[in-house]
Amino acid sequence: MNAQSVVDYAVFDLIADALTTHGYCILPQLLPPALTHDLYRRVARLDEHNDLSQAGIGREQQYQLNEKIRTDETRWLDPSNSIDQAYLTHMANFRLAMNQRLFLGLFDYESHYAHYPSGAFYKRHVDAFKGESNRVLTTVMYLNPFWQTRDGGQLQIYDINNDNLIVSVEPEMGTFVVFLSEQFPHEVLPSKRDRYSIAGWFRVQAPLQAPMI
Ligand SMILES: O=C(O)CCC(=O)C(=O)O
Ligand SMILES: [Fe+2]
Repeated sequence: MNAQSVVDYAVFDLIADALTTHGYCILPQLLPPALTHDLYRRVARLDEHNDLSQAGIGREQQYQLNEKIRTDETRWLDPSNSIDQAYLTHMANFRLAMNQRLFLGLFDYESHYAHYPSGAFYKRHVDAFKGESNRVLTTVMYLNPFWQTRDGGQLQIYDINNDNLIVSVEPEMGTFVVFLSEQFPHEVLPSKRDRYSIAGWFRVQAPLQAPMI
């Protein structure tokens, strides 16, 4: 085992422990800084070229509803892009590491870039409802150099049992958040400057339909 993989193992142990004990984990840095920087440049360029689109856009009525809840713009990662693929490779290692330690049976990972323009928000929600979704773990990777508290855009994570605020996360470059998708209502406070991130979900395979008797 080389020095880097010893470090990775220690970090994966720490994350698995935090998920078991608290259900969430916040790390100031998970990925190599050079990759974080490449991801930042890639999402900033996608934004510059208008290659992100209104999140959850659907039929007119649905769109209006969405607009009250979230006003970010997103784009799914593209495995044929080398930078996206580098991120997805890290997440594949993460998935295997969590499966080994926590027996979660995570099967795949879906993720999108997100851009919150100035004024954008995502109201309080849960990413998965018990028994209704195959999303098990939510991840968010932030891509914003020099974020200041006055810039807003904090991720607020709440206690599902009593609505208390558990933690407020600054979306600072390199910060990585992971939490149990069904367990934590959360919201993105209105951002006062462009806010970039990658949101992702580890999923289990959809249960087989019950056999007809
Ligand atoms: O960007 C964040 O901090 C969280 C985004 C989020 O909650 C989501 O996309 O479901
Ligand atoms: Fe969410």
